[in-house]
Amino acid sequence: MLVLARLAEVLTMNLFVLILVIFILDGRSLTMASKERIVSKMGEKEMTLDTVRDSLIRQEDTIIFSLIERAKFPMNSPTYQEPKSCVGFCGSLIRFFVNETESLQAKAGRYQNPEENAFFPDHLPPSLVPPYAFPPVLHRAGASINVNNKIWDIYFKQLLPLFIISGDDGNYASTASSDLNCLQAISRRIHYGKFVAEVKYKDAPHDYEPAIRAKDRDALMKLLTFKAVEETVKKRVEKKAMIFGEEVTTNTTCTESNEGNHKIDPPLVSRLYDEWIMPLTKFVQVEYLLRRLD
Ligand SMILES: O=C(O)C(=O)C[C@]1(C(=O)O)C=C[C@@H](O)C=C1
Repeated sequence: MLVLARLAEVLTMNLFVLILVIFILDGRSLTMASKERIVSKMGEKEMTLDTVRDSLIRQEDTIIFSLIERAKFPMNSPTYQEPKSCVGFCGSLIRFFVNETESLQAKAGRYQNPEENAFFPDHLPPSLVPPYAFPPVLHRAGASINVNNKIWDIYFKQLLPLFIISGDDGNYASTASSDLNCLQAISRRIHYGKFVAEVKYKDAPHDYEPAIRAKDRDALMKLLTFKAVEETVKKRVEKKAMIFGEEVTTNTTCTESNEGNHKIDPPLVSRLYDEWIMPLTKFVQVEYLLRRLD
């Protein structure tokens, strides 16, 4: 009798453990299944020319606000000068600032996102955060295109002197910090050309393939250019610069507010898009397409 009771107890216990194991495994597979569903859902939420254009429109706000922030400071040229000797770090303050910030941001996982490209990508530390499964949109061969050298040169040699007044107020670290915000916003926008190109290629591979095989840059440039869209972009960014850079007071209406007194010159923002941002975005698109069949 005692033996039977003991046997029943052991069987009940085993049954309980079995049910528990099934429950845990089932739970885990459910969690994994729902995770996979989310990831594949994101993958399914396919990019279209409209969605990538929406992103470019939203990025305009970031670029314009960052330029307005930089325009708060005068040129502050010591930020950019190469010191005669190393002072705790070697090279200009701006290089030191960008290098160090990128290192920290790399550890925090910034460059795991295929939309982000570092200005000093060599010797960046690995990410310390768990990886996130970004949907694999880009073709592998073109994903690593990085034109930040060009962006760096244009930003410091051509753009800054156009929209920043001369002078020195000693705010060198804040100046470097707002430069980095501008650079990152502009870089993200220009490299977004990879996504634009991918969508355009997927929409019409037969249009692009002959030009890709012939390595015909001019033909590719023609195929991906929409002049009417570019005109709209120029008009819109000028209007945004006007609105975002307006001095807001409580005792004037919008229409009678400080017209002509903007934190950044609106036609200049349009010119910036016309002469540098859109041409470089198109350059990235051509470079990406040239690698699309690799
Ligand atoms: O909207 C597009 O089709 C893009 O490729 C983007 C973009 C731009 O940089 O804003 C570039 C090329 C086109 O001519 C129009 C606009």
